[in-house]
Amino acid sequence: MIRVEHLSVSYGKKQVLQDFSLTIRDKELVALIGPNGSGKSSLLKAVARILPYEGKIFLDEVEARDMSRKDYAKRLAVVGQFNDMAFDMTVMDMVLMGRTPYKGLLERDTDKDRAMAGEALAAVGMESYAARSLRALSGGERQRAVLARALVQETDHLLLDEATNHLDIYYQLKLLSMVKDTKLTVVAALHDMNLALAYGDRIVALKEGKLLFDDAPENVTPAMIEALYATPCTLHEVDGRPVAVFKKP
Ligand SMILES: Nc1ncnc2c1ncn2[C@@H]1O[C@H](COP(=O)(O)OP(=O)(O)OP(=O)(O)O)[C@@H](O)[C@H]1O
Repeated sequence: MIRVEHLSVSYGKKQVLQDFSLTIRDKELVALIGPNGSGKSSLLKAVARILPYEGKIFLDEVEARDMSRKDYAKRLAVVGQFNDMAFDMTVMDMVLMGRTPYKGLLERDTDKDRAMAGEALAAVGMESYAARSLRALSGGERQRAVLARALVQETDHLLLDEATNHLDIYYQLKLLSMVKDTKLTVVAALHDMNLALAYGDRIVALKEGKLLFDDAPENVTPAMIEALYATPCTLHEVDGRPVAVFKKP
């Protein structure tokens, strides 16, 4: 469970998230949506403890600030939007970095770590890429490798910050289906309204740093979507679930 209480995030004097509260229940996948600049990444970065924040963040009943960084990394993994690496390494070595929270200083990777990394790479369809240089991957391949790193971190919470952005349709669906099957507690920032409607147990909409709505996909109406994106849309039931069709400007 992730609970965010009265969270505010600022860059200098500019407040981009204001007094935001939200509870994500165990094993729930929350689709976080909102226009560009609405604060989705800032919220996820605060929960990941990458950005300073005011307010409180709890994992289960423990406040984030009361957990060491290492213990936090055993509980919560992040797949970010930009995955440029400061220096080059092989795909296997990058995935193995997901085991870091479980290791002491200078402790080496074990056969078990390597087997886990191999399994995670297989799960994202990248088993044959283990020895490849990260710099030689496409954006989508790198994104999948980063997901494999998050999987070997063996956390019970996962944050996805537009993690499907570089992926083709096959892997967008595969990644979200796989994440859903893991039964982790997930917050996924998504730009694709239809992926949000298809995979979210709940849709949480941010606008200008504030909550606009928080509802089950079946309760989301065209008026709610239009209020969020200032773009008229219609909703249609396809295969028993809602699908949004946007009107061209
Ligand atoms: N490092 C930064 N310094 C100053 N302002 C920032 C910084 N990062 C983000 N912002 C501002 O904070 C606001 C929220 O940005 P954020 O990245 O959280 O939005 P987002 O909803 O994730 O957007 P997008 O959909 O475009 O990725 C925006 O107005 C943005 O310009």
